[in-house]
Amino acid sequence: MDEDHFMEDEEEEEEEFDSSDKPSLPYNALPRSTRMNVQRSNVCSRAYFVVVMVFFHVYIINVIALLLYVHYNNGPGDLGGGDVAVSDPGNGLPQPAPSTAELQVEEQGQSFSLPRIEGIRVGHVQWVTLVPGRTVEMKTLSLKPLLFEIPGFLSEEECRVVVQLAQLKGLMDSHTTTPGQGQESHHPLLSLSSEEVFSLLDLNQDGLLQKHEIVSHSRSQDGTWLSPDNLRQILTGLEACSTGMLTLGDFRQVYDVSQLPGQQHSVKLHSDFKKRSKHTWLYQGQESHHVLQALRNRVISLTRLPSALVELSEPLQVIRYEHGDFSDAHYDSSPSRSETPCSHTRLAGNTSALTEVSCRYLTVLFYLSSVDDGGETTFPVADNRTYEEQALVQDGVDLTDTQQTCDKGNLRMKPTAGTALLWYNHLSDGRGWMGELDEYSLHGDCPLRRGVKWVANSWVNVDPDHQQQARYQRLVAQRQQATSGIEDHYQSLSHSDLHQDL
Ligand SMILES: O=C(O)CCC(=O)C(=O)O
Ligand SMILES: [Fe+2]
Repeated sequence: MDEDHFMEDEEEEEEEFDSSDKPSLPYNALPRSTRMNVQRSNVCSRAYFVVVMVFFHVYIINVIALLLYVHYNNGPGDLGGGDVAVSDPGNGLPQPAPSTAELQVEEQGQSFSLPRIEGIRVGHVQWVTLVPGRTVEMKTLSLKPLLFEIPGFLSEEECRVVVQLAQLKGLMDSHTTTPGQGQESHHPLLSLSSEEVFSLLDLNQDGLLQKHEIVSHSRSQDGTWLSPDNLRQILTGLEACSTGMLTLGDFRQVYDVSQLPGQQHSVKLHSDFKKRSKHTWLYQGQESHHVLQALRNRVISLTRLPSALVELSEPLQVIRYEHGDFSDAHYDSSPSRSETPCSHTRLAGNTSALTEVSCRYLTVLFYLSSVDDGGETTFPVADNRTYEEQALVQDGVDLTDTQQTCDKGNLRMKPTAGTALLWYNHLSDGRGWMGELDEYSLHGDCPLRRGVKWVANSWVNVDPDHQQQARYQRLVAQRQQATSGIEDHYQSLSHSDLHQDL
């Protein structure tokens, strides 16, 4: 396993100027005094000065460009420093949580910014006070993705309570896609012919496919019916038809193309994704167990995000792994695409959208039990110099297949009860909001070899479209005023699909 972490090297070129230029006339042809004049005028000539100044300016511009690059890749909080959650050892306590006034301004959509913790460098340790009188260490594990380890985030007692609450609630099989084990596939239609799919979509059986038929049949919570890429391909084909309808022949052309490998984003990651575990969801709102509320408040303190964002995010997902359980490498969030709305804000936007995706700015993973053998969380490409999806599968070695290649990942974390990992699934957009999916945030879970592993995912949902996020928060606030309790809003607005099992 390559555990090396490396920073980007900046190559600097030294410019050398040859000050020993010779006059073009033969040396011996000139009297001594003339020779001296020629040499001095070469060194101090206007042209020489201009060249030096040009190189000097280019150098300065390079330095400024480098600083801007670093600034925008780490988010605007990095240079300003005022928004970061933590302080270096000896620098005192972290900044207080954002005030209510700041949050209201954000909710009105006038000022949006997402604080981002600075990583500084791999191994860098910062201190963070999560509750008064309890300061814990936060260590940078990688810069790509921006990943931190916080030992002692939960006490032993808190781990026990969360596990017991999950058991009390009851756990269900996680959505898995192991072909041949009778489990649901992410592409249940792959075994159907294009004629069969056409017929299924053709609601009125008139032999023609209209847009509303594709849309109404294909909408799904998790994209398992038709993948977003399939849909895009089919709709693009439809739009290219002057009649606005697809015959079976037209459909065959677009559908068959959409099934080809390479036509789908991350085809490997989608089609072969495997996972085995059990999970449940624990609501963390006002009426919930005080430990769950405390953990949510701690996530607010740790991330420095506006509390409204964290409070309107998904419930806590608790997962139990038994012997042999695992999860292939995956992303917790989705690529930011304007045509695919986020699940958490869907009611505040265009509900005729085809599919919806999870938009999770960051993940805070709690280890609720320690594990001796297996069960590590792996980040196979953490701090790689480059990310190339094709390179994940090379020479028969598939880095996303954690059952086979867990030991080949760049970074593996052994579960220790009470430790939390925090990583950003998205980059900054350079303007203080959430940007593109960070491809280096790919991670998985190695097969468990001994004991039982318990973890919990605390995901913070953010819409890459900050106006959509603002609309959603305004809508929640309005409903909150109109009804008596916040629980109703959660049930009606926020992750109702996830709450159904609560
Ligand atoms: O259990 C782990 O170590 C990772 C879990 C995970 O990545 C997930 O549930 O999304
Ligand atoms: Fe994950």
